[in-house]
Amino acid sequence: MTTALDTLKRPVNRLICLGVAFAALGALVNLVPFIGLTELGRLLLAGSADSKTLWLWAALVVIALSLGWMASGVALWLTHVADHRLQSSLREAMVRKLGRVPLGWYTDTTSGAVRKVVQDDLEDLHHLVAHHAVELTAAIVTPLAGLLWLAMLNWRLALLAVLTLPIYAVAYTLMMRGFGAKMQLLDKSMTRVSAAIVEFVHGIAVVKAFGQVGQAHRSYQQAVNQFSEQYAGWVKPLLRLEAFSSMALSVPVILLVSLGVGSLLLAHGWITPLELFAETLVAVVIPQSLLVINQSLTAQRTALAAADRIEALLDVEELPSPKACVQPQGSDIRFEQVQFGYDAEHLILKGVDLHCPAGSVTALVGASGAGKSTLAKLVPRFHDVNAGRICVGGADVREIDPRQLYQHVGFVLQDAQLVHGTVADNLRLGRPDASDAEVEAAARSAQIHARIQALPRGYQSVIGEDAIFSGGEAQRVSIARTLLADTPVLILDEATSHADPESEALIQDALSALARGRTVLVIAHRLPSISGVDQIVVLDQGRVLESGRHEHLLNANGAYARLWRAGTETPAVEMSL
Ligand SMILES: Nc1ncnc2c1ncn2[C@@H]1O[C@H](COP(=O)(O)OP(=O)(O)OP(=O)(O)O)[C@@H](O)[C@H]1O
Repeated sequence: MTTALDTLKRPVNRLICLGVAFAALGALVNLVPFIGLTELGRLLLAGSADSKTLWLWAALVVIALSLGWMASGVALWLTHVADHRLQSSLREAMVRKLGRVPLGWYTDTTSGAVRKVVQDDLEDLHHLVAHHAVELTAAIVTPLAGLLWLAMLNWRLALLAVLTLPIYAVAYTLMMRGFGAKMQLLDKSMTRVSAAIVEFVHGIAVVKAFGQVGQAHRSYQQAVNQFSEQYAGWVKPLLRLEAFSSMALSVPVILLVSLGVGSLLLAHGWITPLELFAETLVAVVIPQSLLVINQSLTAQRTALAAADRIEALLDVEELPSPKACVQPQGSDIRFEQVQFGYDAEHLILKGVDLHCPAGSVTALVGASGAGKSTLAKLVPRFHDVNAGRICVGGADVREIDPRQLYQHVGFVLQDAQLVHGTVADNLRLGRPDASDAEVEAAARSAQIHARIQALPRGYQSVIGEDAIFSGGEAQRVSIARTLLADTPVLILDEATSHADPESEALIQDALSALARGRTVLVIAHRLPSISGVDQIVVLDQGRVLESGRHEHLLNANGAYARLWRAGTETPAVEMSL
């Protein structure tokens, strides 16, 4: 069966195979010093060899050692080149993919998963590609070739070299019994501990305010105690076995067995002292090899899971690109019988018809969950409609080149996203060639210039380092960025619900500057702020219930009038869009 890993590794398989060949060669050459030392011993014991022959064998041992190291070095170099190529092609493929998936694919969960793939999974893959094959090959070839050599000298030697292995094998099998189920149990307990920590830290303010620190702390304590008990219950008997199996593979025990049992064989005349010397050389290599094999197989399991996640990311469906691109002519937005659902069974929008004339401001209002954000986000293709179509400047958004669509349609969402970099870089995202004066003018209009100037390095301050913005300030930076990008169509998710009154007033001023002269579709959460707009559209369960100007809708005494009466009970700051 072809695994995700096989598919990913295919382009660099030849390099890895070459690396494995060098690793096998290095492992075989590494055996030559054993043979050389044994031969030297034989010559010295016989006392017949001339010094030239002795020096030749000694030189062979040194040369073989050097060649062995070189071959292992070349093997690792080849697999590191393979890994480097694979990583860079995977990173490129990921960046390409991330640029082509629909914007709506990005959520907190997917962002976390992407971070894991890019940071951790690629690193796990590095071990597998750059080290696993080479180290595993050496760990298998060296002892096997050694045992073969011993068997050729005297079959009893090969048996003597692996005499302690059955003890290790039995202890290891006992240790691994029920390993999967026990790990699952421990994982669950660990998850409970993590959840208790998160719960405790998350709600610390409330917990403290209500004087319940002891209570919250107790649930964490219980989770930790349960984990400790389970862990101790599993590990205690395991430790005895672990000690037993490690002992069977420890060099002193191997030497003791080799020399003890070897002496008996010597006494019976079944082996010679020199053969016993050769056996000891090979026997002490075996534990290290087994350790490497064990570690390598564990790393392989981790890497296989990482490869699955990498492949899953590379398989995410992309936003279909248009075959022949259409240019938008103008900046009106038209929704025609738009239907959309996040999954096939549940339609969120059930046939929306709506026209936002060029240069006008349309506000979407309605109960929470009515589909306002969903409808607005379909314009910049966060998702594509299931049926119907959305046109900007007369062109179906699916037929506009995505780059041109983003030059035409800007958006400011509630959750202002600032990227790592300077404040100026953040402002220039939509227009990299904007001059300093233009950047500053946009920041002034968005009511954020003074705040940026107060930062230690002004516009050159770095987000998250010396530029820490509050939610409202980040929102104004994002408005300035959109102002600078100067798109004729704007989607605004009114984000003033969590801001304090002063910040809210500043955001409203910034939004008013942004809206001037553009076609704006604003998702309004607070009705008083949009009473002056050109068109108000009431959405209800994915359908347009009514639309018109504020006074007209109030007079109609329908859904909007009810929302207005309910909403105006809380004071608000007027927004003059
Ligand atoms: N990414 C998503 N995946 C699945 N369902 C979603 C997603 N985003 C929104 N929904 C669902 O779609 C429906 C409409 O949500 P939407 O956010 O468009 O409503 P809204 O009118 O903007 O609400 P609010 O005023 O609370 O923001 C809701 O039932 C919501 O749970």
